Amino acid sequence: MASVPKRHTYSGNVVTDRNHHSVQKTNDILHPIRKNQRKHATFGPYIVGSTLGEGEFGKVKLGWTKAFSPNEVPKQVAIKLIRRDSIKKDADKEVKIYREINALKHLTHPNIIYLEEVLQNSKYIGIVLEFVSGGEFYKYIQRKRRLKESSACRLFAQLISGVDYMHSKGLVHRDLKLENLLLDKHENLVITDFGFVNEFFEDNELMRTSCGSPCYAAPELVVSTKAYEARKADVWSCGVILYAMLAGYLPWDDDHENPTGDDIARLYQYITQTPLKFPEYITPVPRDLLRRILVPNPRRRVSVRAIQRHEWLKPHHAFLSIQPNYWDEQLRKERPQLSTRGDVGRHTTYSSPTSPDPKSRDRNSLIIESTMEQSRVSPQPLASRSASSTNDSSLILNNAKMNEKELRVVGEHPSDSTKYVRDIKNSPSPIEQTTARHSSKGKKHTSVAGLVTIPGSPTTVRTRDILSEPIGQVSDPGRKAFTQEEFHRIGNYHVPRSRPRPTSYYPGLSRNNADNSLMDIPVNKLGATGRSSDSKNLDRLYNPEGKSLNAVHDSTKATISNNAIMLLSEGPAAKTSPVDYHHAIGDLNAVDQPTTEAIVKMNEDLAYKAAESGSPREKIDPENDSMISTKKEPNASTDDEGMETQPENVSRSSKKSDASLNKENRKNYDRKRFSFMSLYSSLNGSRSTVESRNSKGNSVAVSSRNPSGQSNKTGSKIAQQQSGTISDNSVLKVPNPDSNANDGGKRNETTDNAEDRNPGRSVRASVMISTLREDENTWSSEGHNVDAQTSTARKVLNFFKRRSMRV
Ligand SMILES: Nc1ncnc2c1ncn2[C@@H]1O[C@H](COP(=O)(O)OP(=O)(O)OP(=O)(O)O)[C@@H](O)[C@H]1O
Repeated sequence: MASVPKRHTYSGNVVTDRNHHSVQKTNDILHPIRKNQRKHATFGPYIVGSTLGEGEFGKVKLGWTKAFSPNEVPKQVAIKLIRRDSIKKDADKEVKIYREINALKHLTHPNIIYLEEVLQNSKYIGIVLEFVSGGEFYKYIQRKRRLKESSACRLFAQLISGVDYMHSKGLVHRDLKLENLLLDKHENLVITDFGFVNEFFEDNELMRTSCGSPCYAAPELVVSTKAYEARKADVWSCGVILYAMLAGYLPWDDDHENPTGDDIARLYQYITQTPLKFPEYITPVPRDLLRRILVPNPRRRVSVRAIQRHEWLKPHHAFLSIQPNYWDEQLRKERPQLSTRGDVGRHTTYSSPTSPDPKSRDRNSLIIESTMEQSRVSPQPLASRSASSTNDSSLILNNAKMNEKELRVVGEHPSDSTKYVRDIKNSPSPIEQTTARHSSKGKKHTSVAGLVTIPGSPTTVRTRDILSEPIGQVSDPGRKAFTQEEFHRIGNYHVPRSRPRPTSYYPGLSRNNADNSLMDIPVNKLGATGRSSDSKNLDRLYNPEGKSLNAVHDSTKATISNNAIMLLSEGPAAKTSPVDYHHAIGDLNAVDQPTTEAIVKMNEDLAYKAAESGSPREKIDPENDSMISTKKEPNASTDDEGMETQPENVSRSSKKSDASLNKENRKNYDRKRFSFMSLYSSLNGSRSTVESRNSKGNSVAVSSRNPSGQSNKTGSKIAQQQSGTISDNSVLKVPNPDSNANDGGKRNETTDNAEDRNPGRSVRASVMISTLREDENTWSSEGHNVDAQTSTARKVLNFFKRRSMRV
């Protein structure tokens, strides 16, 4: 019997069979190759996709490598695109960018964002980072309202491990906050945004530049003009983060006189005078840790090492006991070009050949010293350089007039290419040994899930690029080398990640369809072999001497070629009709919109209180961090006299106040500068009662603010005290955080009482966060325009996610 031919029906542009299964899009039938004709923007070797986020420097885009064979899995990256012309106008921005790049180059830790490489073309500098797919940490807390203790403990241990590692490298982050933490797909913490990173030196680790976001900045940064102990400032920020994890809101956000925290001096007065309060659901042991961290007096604040030994982190002691050297070992495996220079630490690798005097190192020594103006000349051609001259930065200048098209990377090295190919088979690391047994389907995985369990610890460590290629196919010498001559790798290294991290994403599954025109790029199946490294390419990019930092920097400035963002010229998507260039680059060109610039200017404006201090440095005694227990900290004695201060300066750019910005804009911005606080107050301003749940799950009616605006008795009392003293923001009596007014013991006593007096406050704040859950359109307030308020809250939140003000 003749089979009945399948009937196909047409509905819309989709052809379905009789079971209504989609068979093929009609567009594909009518235009079979159109799918491949999509225009895709590329940046160097990466196809550029949707926008992952936006920061001070511009957009961060999802990118992935082009597949060279059907079995290849594109590697995903996050590309921070910075317009070069925006850097020229803003020296501070430039400094931040180079700080970030230079710091990240030397940090390899599972909880610190991994720098893949840095590329530039004539228009953009692209900082290529590993793609972290789990989203932003603050959103994660919002979704959960607050974290369970065990979860907070694990994530805090990871944060501390990362911070300890960077401190061991002589680097301080100085801008640790929820917004600068991401989660990977296994919900491991990843520290990002190293724009404020700086070096400290053992012999003198004091710093002067105040930075960070107000809510997370240690009091000594704000209320003292003295130099501060940099690592202790990071510790404070970690404490605020831990508090937010456990409580679901930030500490000290209940000053009704300053509900949005607009008045930074007042905010810090409040912080230094008001005992730390806890919601009832935070148990005694983490409270004890928080009390040791959130101590305004930096001398009495615990150190990172002491935190690691705290009882609360006991379950993760094994993980925390891993020494930074261990992570360096990983670094040496993954970035052999650095290890050949010996210590991966800062001093040898960051110091510039142009400043041989070690005493000349300054706070900006992370920035590669160079004669920037000098270097703004045409770039050197690769072809003209011999191997021996690789490190001679002067050649860059000498060869400046050569053909730009011949430009390649700076700092390449002709030898040692094989060092880039990490032979897992021959040199398994402990982690790899631990996880090698998880191999499957002929491929050697160090861990199926990309996680490694630390023996004796519930902590799992995320692995980096550990998914290995099939043995025997580690590299593919026949593969076409990276030939995008127009792109220049900034930095004397290139770390091709031959083993892409197993990930849940591939382009066809992007969540961000709306912003991604590249969704239909043909890609290979997940689980297939990763892209092999190109040993020639590696060879070309390698500079083991590491002496060309100057040259690198010069090249950063100098290698300005004329090419713009390129369109995909190879691979399946190349079989296209002529591409619409503007369509392809449109999204990238939108990086610096006027709105963004206006906000940046407002940001600068807001630093109006800044004043550079010239007071002498204070010698701070080494702390005693040996004692860690859950006992209460004894009351501290006064270490310093109280002093009259202005907020320490904040940045020189504060003088760049733009008169063209109207007051209204500034006011709006002021109002919104604290992500949580502003949100909290904006919500509180419009609702009176919120139905919520307390920690036991009972539904409770929570008063957000009473009519007089007082959130609790303690806050009210202090506010009354303060109200008489604060008349002028510029000259304000702020208690020295070094004084004992707020020290541990006293704080402890008032803390719980205060909390008891106002048990609903913490719940209320946590409610605030919970109402922002993205998937919830409503919150149970009474008689309000719920949609409008939620959307305002979300807007504010998004705004602050992007633009947390820095002092
Ligand atoms: N490696 C990454 N993986 C995934 N998403 C990322 C990554 N890096 C950044 N993002 C996203 O892009 C956003 C902006 O990134 P980031 O904060 O690093 O930019 P920035 O310009 O340094 O911002 P900031 O204003 O904080 O200095 C982040 O909030 C995050 O959502």
